[in-house]
Amino acid sequence: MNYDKSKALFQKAKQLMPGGVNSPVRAFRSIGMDPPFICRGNGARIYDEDGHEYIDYVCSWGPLILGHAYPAVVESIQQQAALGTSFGAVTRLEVDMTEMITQAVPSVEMIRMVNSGTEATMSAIRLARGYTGRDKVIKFVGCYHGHADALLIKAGSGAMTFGVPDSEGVSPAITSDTIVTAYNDAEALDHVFEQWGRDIAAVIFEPVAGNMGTVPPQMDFLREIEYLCGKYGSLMICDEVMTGFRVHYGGAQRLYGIKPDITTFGKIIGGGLPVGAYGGKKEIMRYVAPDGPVYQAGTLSGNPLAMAAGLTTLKILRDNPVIYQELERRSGLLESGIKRCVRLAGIPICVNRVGSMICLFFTDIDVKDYDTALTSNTRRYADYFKHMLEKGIYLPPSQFETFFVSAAHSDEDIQYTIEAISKAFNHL
Ligand SMILES: Cc1ncc(COP(=O)(O)O)c(CN[C@@H](CN)CCC(=O)O)c1O
Repeated sequence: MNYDKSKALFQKAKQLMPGGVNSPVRAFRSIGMDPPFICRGNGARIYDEDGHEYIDYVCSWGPLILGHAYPAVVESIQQQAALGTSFGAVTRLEVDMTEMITQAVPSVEMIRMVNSGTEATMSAIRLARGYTGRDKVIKFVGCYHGHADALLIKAGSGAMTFGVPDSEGVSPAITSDTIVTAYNDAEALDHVFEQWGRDIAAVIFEPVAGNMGTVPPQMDFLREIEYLCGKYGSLMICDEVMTGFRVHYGGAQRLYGIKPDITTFGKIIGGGLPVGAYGGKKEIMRYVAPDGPVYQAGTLSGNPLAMAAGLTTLKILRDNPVIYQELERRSGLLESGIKRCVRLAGIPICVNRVGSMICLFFTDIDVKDYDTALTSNTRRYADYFKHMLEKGIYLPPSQFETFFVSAAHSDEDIQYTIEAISKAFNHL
């Protein structure tokens, strides 16, 4: 396939932006090829500068649950833009948006809009520390909550350990307050609380892990988080940036019957525009300025364009529950088709799915946490990715990401994808 225009653009981009990208995963480093430059999307499809068409399973990393350039969403952005793009003042749109989210997610009684998932989780941690007067936070290995210093931490050596920076530039002072332990390991979490319980401000977790590939939660693990937070007076921060309005209109917390103290949102609630939010019990949220002493602000927070796009998206999801039924049916079709191809090809692959969040791990081990995810053969994933791209299927350019089915993916798209997977497996 000819990528001349993308290659020329990438040469120029690499002189202008670190790695030629504005987010590392877009550089396709783990795939070992230059990325195609995308210029247009429509429904389940995206198109690159060299004229190639792809069925898109990245969906902008989750926001586009309705598909690209959904007419009603585009129209709402156009209408709002004609009225003004940003005022830095209170607007009706923010009232409507926060009302929609609080009605959809009962644990969220009050909410603050911000501009990204990172801002949402960073602010939620600051709020938990301000509310509890404690400093330590627990996160889980393999969970990603954006790039705020306190959360850009991976496990150090040993099962229960203070994290080590996931990046240069994160000071040791920050890492000393972040404790990292294994996802889906209730016993390990118990030990952390036994030692640090009264110092723990919060536990932040992905209710379905989507950033080490897709890893469903084990119920005993979720229950243990809830129990220990209650017992020690720590706050349960459910990071629904990816799962919010994705796996259920009420989020993963509705699917698994948990009631967090704080929930973070992003992606879908902005309908493809920059957005984030954090919310929870009024008693806690009233600690946020200007009501309370925990400061947080943002020039474009609650931006009218993002509110308009997000509101239209959420209204469509709220008023058409059949969308989730269809997402489940088609995602199930894709999962069973993939498993059929795996059996026929005799390739060791673990397929994990929650709703329209799916991942193929090239390993013969059941992937239930970061360590088991790491057994995946990333070279094989890269080969698979390239074969699929050649067949017009655009997947996440990393083994450790989730791919998404949107409401725009038709049964024919799913069938074509399964056939492409079958052919790709024959070349591995
Ligand atoms: C559960 C969860 N919490 C927080 C974030 C950070 O959100 P943003 O700051 O990228 O809007 C994310 C961001 N997800 C990644 C996808 N793996 C964004 C893609 C990227 O970094 O380019 C998330 O999945």
